[in-house]
Amino acid sequence: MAEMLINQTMSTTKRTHFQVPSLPAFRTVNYRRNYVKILNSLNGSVQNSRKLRVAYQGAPGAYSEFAAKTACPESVTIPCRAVINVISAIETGRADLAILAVESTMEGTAVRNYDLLLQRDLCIVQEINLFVQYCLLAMPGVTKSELKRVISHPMALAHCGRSLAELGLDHQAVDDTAGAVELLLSNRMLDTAAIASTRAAALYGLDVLAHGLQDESWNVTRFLILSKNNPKIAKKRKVGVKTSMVVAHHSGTLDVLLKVLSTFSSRKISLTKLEVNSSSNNNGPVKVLDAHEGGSIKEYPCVLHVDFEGSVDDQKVKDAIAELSDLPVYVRILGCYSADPTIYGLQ
Ligand SMILES: O=C(O)C(=O)Cc1ccccc1
Repeated sequence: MAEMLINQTMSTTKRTHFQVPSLPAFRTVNYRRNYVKILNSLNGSVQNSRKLRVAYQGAPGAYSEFAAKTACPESVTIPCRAVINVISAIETGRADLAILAVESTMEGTAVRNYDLLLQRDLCIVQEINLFVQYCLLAMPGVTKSELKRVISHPMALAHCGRSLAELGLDHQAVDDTAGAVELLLSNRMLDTAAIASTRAAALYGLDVLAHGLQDESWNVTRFLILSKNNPKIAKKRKVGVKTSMVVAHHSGTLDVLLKVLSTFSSRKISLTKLEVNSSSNNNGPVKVLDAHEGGSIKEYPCVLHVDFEGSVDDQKVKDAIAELSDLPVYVRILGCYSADPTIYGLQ
């Protein structure tokens, strides 16, 4: 099914007329089931409103909003200006869930978003992968030759570096792709284009001047859906479950790395992500909230991000975590959730 969805999306790349993608029911069946589970598990906090509120970064029409709507098909989405506002929406109870883009095939991990996840008492309840294609949008009637600059989310600009160089346009980062479109419209900017989706173009009534702007045709972004509570949704399932954890330590990264590999491989637990995040990468110690010690923030020179197949309720996973805990490391489980093998397309 995943392959079919991708092929469908890839084969439409060169077409000049696009349909705004809706959310076909068959793609959201599993999400609907998960949505109900999340809803039930958060029952206390959801109370009267039976729809979950999902905070995302960006204006309506942002890729994150599409990801939120796909993963939580009956939810109400709450636009937030910056990622920090997304986090505070969930912490203050203005939202039940938050969605964050955490990595892309073209750029790797969005370290700052991951760092925020480590610093807060939040739990991953779902992942969703979105096949992202970018378009060049401009005010109605504007032609490419009239353009001087392009504005968009920093990740979108990074993903389209070669196309932008070919177009010979300056570029400027703004908060999000749909926000860029809003900016064009509200200021009637006739010399500026935005990089965003066809969905944003349709929503705001802009022209699409080019499709498939990303430098690589294979461009998938992974989003995580976060909750303030730990809803124990996926733990009991035996298949299709993934766990994310962080292993923070003060020294001996290589030893910790080897230990993680041997601990998991000896139990035939497949890793889906293994990444070192060290102070030398981001100019400072990595801050991790220590849930054991009254929620204090501790600083570590290095953390390992480890995602693996399986649930924290599996005996072999419990054994692996116990074995790792013998090391002088701090292990925190970030979430145990349904893995998403499907890649959803959005142009
Ligand atoms: O700016 C947006 O639309 C977002 O949702 C953030 C983003 C940007 C580029 C790819 C995926 C998500």
